[in-house]
Amino acid sequence: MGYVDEVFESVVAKDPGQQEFHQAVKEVLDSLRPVIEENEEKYRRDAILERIVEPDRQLMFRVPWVDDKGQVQVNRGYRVQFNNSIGPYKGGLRLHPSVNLGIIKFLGFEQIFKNSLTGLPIGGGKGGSDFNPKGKSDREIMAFCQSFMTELCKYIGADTDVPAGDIGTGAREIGYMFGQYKKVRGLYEGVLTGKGLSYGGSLARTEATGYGLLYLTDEMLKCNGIEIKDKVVAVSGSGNVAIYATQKAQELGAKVVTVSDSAGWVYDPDGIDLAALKEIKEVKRARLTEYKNYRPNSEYHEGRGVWTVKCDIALPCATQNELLLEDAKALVANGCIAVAEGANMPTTLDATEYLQANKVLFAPGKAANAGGVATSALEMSQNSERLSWTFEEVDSKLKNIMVNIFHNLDDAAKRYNAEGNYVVGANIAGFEKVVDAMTAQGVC
Ligand SMILES: NC(=O)C1=CN([C@@H]2O[C@H](COP(=O)(O)OP(=O)(O)OC[C@H]3O[C@@H](n4cnc5c(N)ncnc54)[C@H](O)[C@@H]3O)[C@@H](O)[C@H]2O)C=CC1
Ligand SMILES: O=C(O)CCC(=O)C(=O)O
Repeated sequence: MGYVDEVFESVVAKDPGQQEFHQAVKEVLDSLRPVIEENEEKYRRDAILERIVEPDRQLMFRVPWVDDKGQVQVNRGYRVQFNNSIGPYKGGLRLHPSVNLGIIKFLGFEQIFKNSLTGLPIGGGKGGSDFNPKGKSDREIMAFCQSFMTELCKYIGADTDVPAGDIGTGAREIGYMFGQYKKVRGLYEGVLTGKGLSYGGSLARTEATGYGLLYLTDEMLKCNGIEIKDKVVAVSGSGNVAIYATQKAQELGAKVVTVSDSAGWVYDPDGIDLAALKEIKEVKRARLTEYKNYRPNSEYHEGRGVWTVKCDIALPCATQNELLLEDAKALVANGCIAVAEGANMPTTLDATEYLQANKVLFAPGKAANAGGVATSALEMSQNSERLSWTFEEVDSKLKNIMVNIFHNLDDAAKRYNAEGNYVVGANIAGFEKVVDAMTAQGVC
């Protein structure tokens, strides 16, 4: 058995219940085979793969808080500090009832390579809780966030580990967590990103993941001789990433015809009304069933189904494993030319293979959605120099970063005879920098 297979088997044997983590590790290790084969003796001696799949540390803690009825509730909090070879741990906090250690580990593992691809000095980490923010009052959200941070604040800091938002964690939650960090640690520092503009946040961080997704998609299409203008786009999700992906796609002249949430999905043949979407999701925090009140011509469907709509470009922006093999088949049958992942690992391994085998351009999340964390790193820079850059300054840096990411992964794929395979390119390009830093820093 080769080195890659040995390490993968040991990952599965050690933590048999962590399917999402296995999936993320498998995709990366399979892509790295040509690099590993070239350096096998050295990597084996230095146990590079064994070290890269094992987090530096995994924190799990109790989060007690009092609900509006006076009842004490208990959730579980997580922070996985995966790898800090190239910079302080960096990655979001997910608040969703599905959260468990395997999910946080898959997200933290992906983050190592994504953060490396940005070209900025940030290591990989991720955290969160099985707390469900849906239907909670503002006071309950604050109580949870304060309790969560009372424990987490012992392990993070502007130069050690800098969390941020993810599913269920937006500006409101980051604000409550920042306030608690400041109160308990007595430090006013850039310990979180995605902060409000009045207390150290960066302009364009809210838009960054969605905008970055479109900057990378546009570059990928251009390099393949395709214009994005007038293309029909299917988007899934209706949260932060989906909203700003829709906005930038529209600005680039494409027509977005779908959005979704965990209950159902909307098809709007005239193109999604962005103002209506923002009001429903950002202001009212309501369900997409409301969209029809704004756009009588649209359709609302319960359950899943976004990928059955005829489109040129598919942008999965909701959650992991939301684009399955049957969806990939429907997309190909409908003439889809490109899939770019706004979410983390939204496409299953068999669906990815099917899309690639059918010549659909495929941009993996660790490259395509890296604009969010890249802009978080720009927020860290602004915090360090105690300055704020303009929207245009941040947005233009973001665009450059996304264009560079695309060319780096395109070049890496070509170097290893996998031209056009952007999954292989992203994993190799992300890995190369991390392994170089790990090697230089010795066994640690
Ligand atoms: N916010 C950010 O800066 C970044 C987010 N991501 C990823 O993008 C994805 C979306 O994150 P955000 O937009 O920030 O979160 P959000 O909380 O703003 O929105 C999440 C969206 O996904 C939908 N969703 C969640 N679970 C679902 C499920 N089981 N089935 C169907 N729909 C579901 C929700 O209804 C919502 O529309 C996640 O995979 C996240 O990890 C990746 C990079 C950065
Ligand atoms: O901005 C950040 O640090 C977090 C981004 C994130 O969680 C992600 O890239 O998935």
